[in-house]
Amino acid sequence: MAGRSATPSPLTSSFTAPASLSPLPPMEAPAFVKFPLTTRIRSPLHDCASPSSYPFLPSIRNLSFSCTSSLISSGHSFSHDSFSDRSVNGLPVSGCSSRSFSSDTFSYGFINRLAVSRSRRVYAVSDKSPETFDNVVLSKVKRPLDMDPLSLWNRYLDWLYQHKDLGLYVDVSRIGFTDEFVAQMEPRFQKAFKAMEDLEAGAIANPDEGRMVGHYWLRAPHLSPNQYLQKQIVDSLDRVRRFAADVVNGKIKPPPCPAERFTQVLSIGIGGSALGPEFVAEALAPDNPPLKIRFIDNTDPAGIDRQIAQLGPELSSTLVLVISKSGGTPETRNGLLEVQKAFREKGLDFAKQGVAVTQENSLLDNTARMEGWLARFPMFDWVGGRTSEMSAVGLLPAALQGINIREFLQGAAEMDKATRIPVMKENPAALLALCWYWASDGVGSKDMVVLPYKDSLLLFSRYLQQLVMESLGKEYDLDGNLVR
Ligand SMILES: O=P(O)(O)OC[C@H]1O[C@](O)(CO)[C@@H](O)[C@@H]1O
Repeated sequence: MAGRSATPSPLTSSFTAPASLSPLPPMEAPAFVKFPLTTRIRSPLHDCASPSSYPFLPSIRNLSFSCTSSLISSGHSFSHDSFSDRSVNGLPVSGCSSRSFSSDTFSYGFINRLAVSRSRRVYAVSDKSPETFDNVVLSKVKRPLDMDPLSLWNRYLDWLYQHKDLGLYVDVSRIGFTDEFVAQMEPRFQKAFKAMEDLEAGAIANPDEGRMVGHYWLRAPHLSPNQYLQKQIVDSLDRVRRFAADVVNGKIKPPPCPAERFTQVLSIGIGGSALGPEFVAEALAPDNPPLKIRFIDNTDPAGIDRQIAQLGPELSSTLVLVISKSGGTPETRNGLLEVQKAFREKGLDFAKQGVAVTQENSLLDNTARMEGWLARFPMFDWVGGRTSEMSAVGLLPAALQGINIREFLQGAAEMDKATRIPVMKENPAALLALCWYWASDGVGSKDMVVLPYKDSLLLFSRYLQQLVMESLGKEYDLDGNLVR
């Protein structure tokens, strides 16, 4: 150590720490120190282990590099040993795992970031302006995937996920995450698994609104945290089944009309109150459903008129579902008003054909009750709109189209079981999260593209987009920190 620190490093000579770096922010935090791209270093391991290189870093516990593969050129190779027993400013340096560097070769290269890890959070400090990042993965050296056929085959065998009952295969072998990255992510996944367990046990997951999040109880009511919720779910499901069966069998009829039974469903709702039912109709409805479904999911007057015009005389045998969790969404209300107007113009009584799916006592619920609509079904406050597909929101339209909702719920429950397994390799959701995190550097640096090659899954991408967008597109994290 002493010998090395005595040698002036190229890094020290070309980089002067800005005043803003001294001292580091007073928090348990790793730091990224961005070096100018022109900073040339001979040996990153050598240099980082030299306290004289980093006089501005007062106390370092772990230290690791983050550099892009394009910055690495081949030449020397560095082993774990030559690095792990170093210390900086008297503190051990251990943030770089052996495989990150032992298999890589470094020679002359340009390194633009040095990550100094002191805890989960990462502070990026540049010589220009200090920035802060959360969840940036440390010591992630992105190198090209080894394309040797045998290595690829072994990686495929090693990582292939299959669930025969669900007919699900997940092949992540072409995503280039490294073993170090997986190891690094493991504690985070364990934390996430635990958080999910708490969530499913009824923890308040939405501190802003003091709400539980329990859409998985819809397909496994026995898991709901109390008997009251369990009964709510079972009763609602029962009512959906009976109502749909009565409509399909003609026991519940439209007001006198030529068809003598309901032939069409018109669903009015947007976002989470539309995309699930639309996706499921496209993916699972039989070729000739007992009732055909169409959607008004936008406030575009031309689109609304088109749906009404296409119904033509069948408006008299159309069951209108108005779906809105809040019961006050303007787009949905606009659609409703237009449809009610069309009913009036044809001398039809909307109330006899209208069904509301909404939270109890919402504006929509009260309107439907006061006007005596045909039926009302509940939306629970602990089910988010975007995940409401297995509530009356999705089940009612599905059942009206002749989709077997019992099997539908069973399939979802089975998938829930698979995604509860607290082992990354055995959990398809965790595997996909791992890949996504790796590919987008943990900060969404890339866009996700979903290519459904099956026609019936066309709307999967839209559904998923809303799910991701409304789940992750938050301004603050759960600790109230601004999310960048
Ligand atoms: O079901 P509601 O309350 O009418 O809201 C419709 C949709 O609007 C949003 O609030 C925003 O798009 C979604 O979250 C929700 O699913």
